[in-house]
Amino acid sequence: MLLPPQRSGGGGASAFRRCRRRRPHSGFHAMTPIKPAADFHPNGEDVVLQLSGLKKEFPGVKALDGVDFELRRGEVHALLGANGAGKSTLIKIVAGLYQRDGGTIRLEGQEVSFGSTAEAMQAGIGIIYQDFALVPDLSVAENIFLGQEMRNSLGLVQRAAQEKAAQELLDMVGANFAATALVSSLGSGQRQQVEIAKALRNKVKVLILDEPTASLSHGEAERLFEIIRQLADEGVGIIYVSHRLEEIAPLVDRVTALRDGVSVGSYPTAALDRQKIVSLITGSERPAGAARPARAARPDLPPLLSVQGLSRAGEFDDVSFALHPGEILVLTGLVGAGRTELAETLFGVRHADAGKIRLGEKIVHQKDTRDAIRNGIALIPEDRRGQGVSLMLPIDENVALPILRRFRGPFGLARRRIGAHADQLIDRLSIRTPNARTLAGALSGGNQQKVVLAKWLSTDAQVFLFDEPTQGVDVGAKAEIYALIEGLAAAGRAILIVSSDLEEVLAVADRVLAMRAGRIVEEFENNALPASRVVDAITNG
Ligand SMILES: Nc1ncnc2c1ncn2[C@@H]1O[C@H](COP(=O)(O)OP(=O)(O)OP(=O)(O)O)[C@@H](O)[C@H]1O
Repeated sequence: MLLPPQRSGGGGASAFRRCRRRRPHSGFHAMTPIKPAADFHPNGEDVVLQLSGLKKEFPGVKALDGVDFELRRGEVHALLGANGAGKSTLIKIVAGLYQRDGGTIRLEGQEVSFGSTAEAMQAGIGIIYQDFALVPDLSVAENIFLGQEMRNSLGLVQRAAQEKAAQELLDMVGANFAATALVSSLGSGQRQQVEIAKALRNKVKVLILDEPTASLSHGEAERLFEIIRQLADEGVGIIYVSHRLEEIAPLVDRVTALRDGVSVGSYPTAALDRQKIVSLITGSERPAGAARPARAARPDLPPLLSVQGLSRAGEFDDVSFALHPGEILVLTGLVGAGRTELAETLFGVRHADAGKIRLGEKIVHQKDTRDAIRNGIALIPEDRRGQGVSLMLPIDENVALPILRRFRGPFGLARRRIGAHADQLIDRLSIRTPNARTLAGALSGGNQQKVVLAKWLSTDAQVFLFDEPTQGVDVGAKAEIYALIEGLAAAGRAILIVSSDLEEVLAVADRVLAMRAGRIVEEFENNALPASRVVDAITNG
């Protein structure tokens, strides 16, 4: 049992648990027609959270335009939608971070209005964002009780009691680290467990997870799913936001899709197949990673990029490979395998201790990223907010940054041409924005990511390094991004993609390098490569 007895109490929850149907699906239910969840009639017992006519407007954007949404006790409910559909806005309103402009929120039948995240938390709403809100230099226990410290009558923090209580919470989520550990010493999966433990500290009725597997390894994601299922069995209602459609069938009971700030319906997962889910999200039956075009790889031509014996202490060791014109090479592996570090070394962010990097025939020693850009390399980074996009600049300036020279004229920068260039990219990548002058910081996460892609696509780079290019991107945009990458390959560019998304690896790679603990452990040609072989290569010692 995950929740302490007093937390799971209440006739409603246990009564529900007795009659709860366990999710039977282990794969997508093919060919089942879409139909709304007609078997469900809210009686107030089952429904833990009910949103009616929820509205929220930002300057120039109706982020939510009258959304109805209902979460039952003990269900895992996926909230799906294209980038910019309004998912984050909805969950931020429920969590008290944003105030709604209209509509009502009922928690266990009572109308509520949260003036702050603290109020929402007190009422039993837990939320776990993608970017964890933990203080690295504090211990796990201090983080769990941050702002709600246990104090004695003199007002002093009771460290020992806090650590004991924190340890109990950690045990509930099956954590394998101590409450006294510093958060800075933990990996992504462990930090997420701290966040969940923190949510459990209060009597959580609704737990919201925003793209929780984005930075988790395969094993960590499996462990998270177990925790989610156990919490649901305890009666907690779970709202699960994800762009990873393969997670839906094994985990989720019901699905609600948002499109342009309105709900397009709620359905039991068993009534949906993948195609239907895609059509709910995008409005058309457009599969992700459409049929691969004719292969563009030219292994007969000399490589554009080759590395030999590249090593950097503690990160990667003796890495060698060659990348040919028109080739899409995917570097896959678990989080921590050294892939991002390797890509950053190729881009001059870090420096190798040993080994050689060749661009064409020439051995290069890149002092910094400016050197790399001059040498014709582009890196589309994993950490977009930190490295990829300037949130305080508008879209048009962001996408013009790497090629500003092209827009310099006798009278300074040609603003109109910068705008036209941005409009073209906004159109090509379907970036959802009021216009090209909108600040990148006002876009949804997925749309910010498209801005980063747009920025680098217009450069003259010959070698493109993509680090998790479709993380946080919706299924429709994924297909567009794959088409763009394939277009670059068809134009003779060489592409190296770092990806943990197995579906993506199999959809786009010509060749796959599996990396484990800093070393390339296997190389595959991707013609009908079974997924299980890749998983074996990256996980087995
Ligand atoms: N703080 C803000 N200021 C201005 N506009 C915003 C703000 N937050 C969101 N928006 C806009 O509201 C709309 C909905 O955004 P939201 O972040 O809710 O989408 P989302 O479905 O979570 O997308 P993603 O999958 O890309 O994260 C978008 O058009 C976005 O640009």
